[in-house]
Amino acid sequence: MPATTRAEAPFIRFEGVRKEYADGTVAVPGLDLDVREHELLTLVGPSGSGKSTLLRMVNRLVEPSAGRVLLDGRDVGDQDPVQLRRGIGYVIQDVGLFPHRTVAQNVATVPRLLRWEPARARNRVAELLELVGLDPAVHGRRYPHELSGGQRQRVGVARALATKPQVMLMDEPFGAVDPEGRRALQSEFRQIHDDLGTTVVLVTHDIDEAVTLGDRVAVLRQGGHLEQVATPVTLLTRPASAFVEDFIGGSRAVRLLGLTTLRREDVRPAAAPGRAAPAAPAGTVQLGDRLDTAFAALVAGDDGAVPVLDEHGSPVGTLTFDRLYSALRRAYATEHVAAREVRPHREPDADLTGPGRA
Ligand SMILES: Nc1ncnc2c1ncn2[C@@H]1O[C@H](COP(=O)(O)OP(=O)(O)OP(=O)(O)O)[C@@H](O)[C@H]1O
Repeated sequence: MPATTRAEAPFIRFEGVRKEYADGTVAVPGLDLDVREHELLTLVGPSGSGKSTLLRMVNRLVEPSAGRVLLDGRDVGDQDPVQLRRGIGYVIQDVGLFPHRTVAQNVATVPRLLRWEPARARNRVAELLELVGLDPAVHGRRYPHELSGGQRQRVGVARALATKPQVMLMDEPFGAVDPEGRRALQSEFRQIHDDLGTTVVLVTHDIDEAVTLGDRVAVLRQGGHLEQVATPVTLLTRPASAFVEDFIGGSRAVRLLGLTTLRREDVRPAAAPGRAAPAAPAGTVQLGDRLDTAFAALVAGDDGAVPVLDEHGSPVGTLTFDRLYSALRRAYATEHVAAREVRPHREPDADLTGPGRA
């Protein structure tokens, strides 16, 4: 039974953690950061900003020089590292699959160490491979070199999930995958996370990945200084420092389009709402669509206006460039990210989208 079950209670707490390596490099200068239960927190920053160091202090691959890391209220420094790691999923860029073991054997690594019954392990492996979009009968028997890069990453995720860990640590998990495969993996992983409710800390140097995947985003700069911890929209609309603003770059509005969804109030109402859906729904958008999708539909159309349908497919009005602009302004003003407003979790009262500390 976890000691902390309320969403606002931190599941992982970095308390004054500092890491100075043997050669005198200070990777993390003394940092406080909370990760809430069930949330997906992304750690983003330039190369050498201490992201991996911070992550690896959770599973004791790196020991802090000062401060401590609490996991579910317990200092990880007091726990046996091997036991600790068996309860934490860990996914790294090059996956680290065992080359001479099949995919199924790789995924079953920890269950085997835990001496699960073979049938139980087999069932779990099949379930996990399906979860990450691989066919157990086909891919389970293959060796890692017989898979694509994206498929190998999927196996890495499946392996990390094998024992239903409460925590997943992911270090550039999709870094080696081509951009298209990467987007697919990101959205599938986001779905898996929403379904399982696992607490995830994910390291990336890619700000787009950070804001697309994270419930909150922690931005680090050189020397391991924490610049801002905030929801993606707060980060994009109210960067806390010049560094964050610079790191986000010039495409804040474009990124915000991908995080905001179309609402009824954004639409110019139809004269006679509720009539049958148009014959060509391909040229329409729907309430709840992301604004970048709506923008693409507007651009593809001829007249700067597209019909908008409600969730039942009935027309509710029209979207124009003006209206789209208003919706974007709304996002700036109210920080609404509809895609993240309701998230299925094991705890229905969990509010994970509250403002960060920034
Ligand atoms: N074992 C080590 N010994 C000495 N210095 C190290 C060691 N590991 C990391 N560092 C240094 O600590 C700093 C932070 O490194 P870290 O790998 O945590 O950063 P990062 O943000 O994850 O970088 P990247 O995005 O390039 O992986 C860097 O200056 C790095 O050179």
